[in-house]
Amino acid sequence: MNNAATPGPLLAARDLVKAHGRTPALRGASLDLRAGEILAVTGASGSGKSTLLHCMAGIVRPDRGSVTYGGQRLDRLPEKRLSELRRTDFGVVFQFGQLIPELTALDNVALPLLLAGTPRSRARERAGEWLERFGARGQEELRPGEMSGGQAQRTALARALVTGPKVVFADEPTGALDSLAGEQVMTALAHTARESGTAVLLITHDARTAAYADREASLHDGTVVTEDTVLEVTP
Ligand SMILES: Nc1ncnc2c1ncn2[C@@H]1O[C@H](COP(=O)(O)OP(=O)(O)OP(=O)(O)O)[C@@H](O)[C@H]1O
Repeated sequence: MNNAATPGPLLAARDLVKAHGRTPALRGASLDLRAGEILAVTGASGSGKSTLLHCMAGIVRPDRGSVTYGGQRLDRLPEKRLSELRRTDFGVVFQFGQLIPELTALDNVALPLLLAGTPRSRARERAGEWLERFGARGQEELRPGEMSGGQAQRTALARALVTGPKVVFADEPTGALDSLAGEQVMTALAHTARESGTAVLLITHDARTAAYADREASLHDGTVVTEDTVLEVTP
């Protein structure tokens, strides 16, 4: 399928059209995500960024157009196959971590592994390792209500990456954080994604967050207007 010298995209959206009721959100958006890259998607509020992410992650089906992942048409997969693929290959993190409030940080991160059938002790051990990678050592027993915004997002990132996904979809992961916590979260995400070869589709309003990406695509009124801006890679 892919040629090593000129790899094709891992995930490709083509001519996506999507309306929410009568409100058009995407009007022919196309975007490629390559294996292992961090791609920032920017654009004004309401330009369709979240809708594009939801379509590419198989959370929402487009009205028209295609989403292809590793040669499979995601937009045509039956729901059961789609949710299985989301569980094995994709991780998601949103602006407000969306952790389970009753569970500790450790159990939140262990949960995707337990759902995938990993034995409990092994799942908890791996969850601890991933929290540590995100600089969240010592907060294993905290529940979301006891965490700072940055701690919650680091926990959410550990949960998104613990299963070894091929793609992480991050929708404004630093949107609710102050600039220092935002930088810490982005440094951890970029470092870990690069180390593990995980591709990241990163939605952001913030130029400093976008600067962690390898490429940037900009949306305007539901279409991608610029792509391939090569950004300086943050050390
Ligand atoms: N569930 C929904 N119901 C109705 N309209 C929606 C819904 N979700 C999004 N929209 C509308 O679709 C358009 C695109 O929204 P979307 O959230 O994809 O844009 P965005 O660029 O991510 O915006 P923001 O930066 O404000 O999150 C907007 O006009 C928005 O109001």
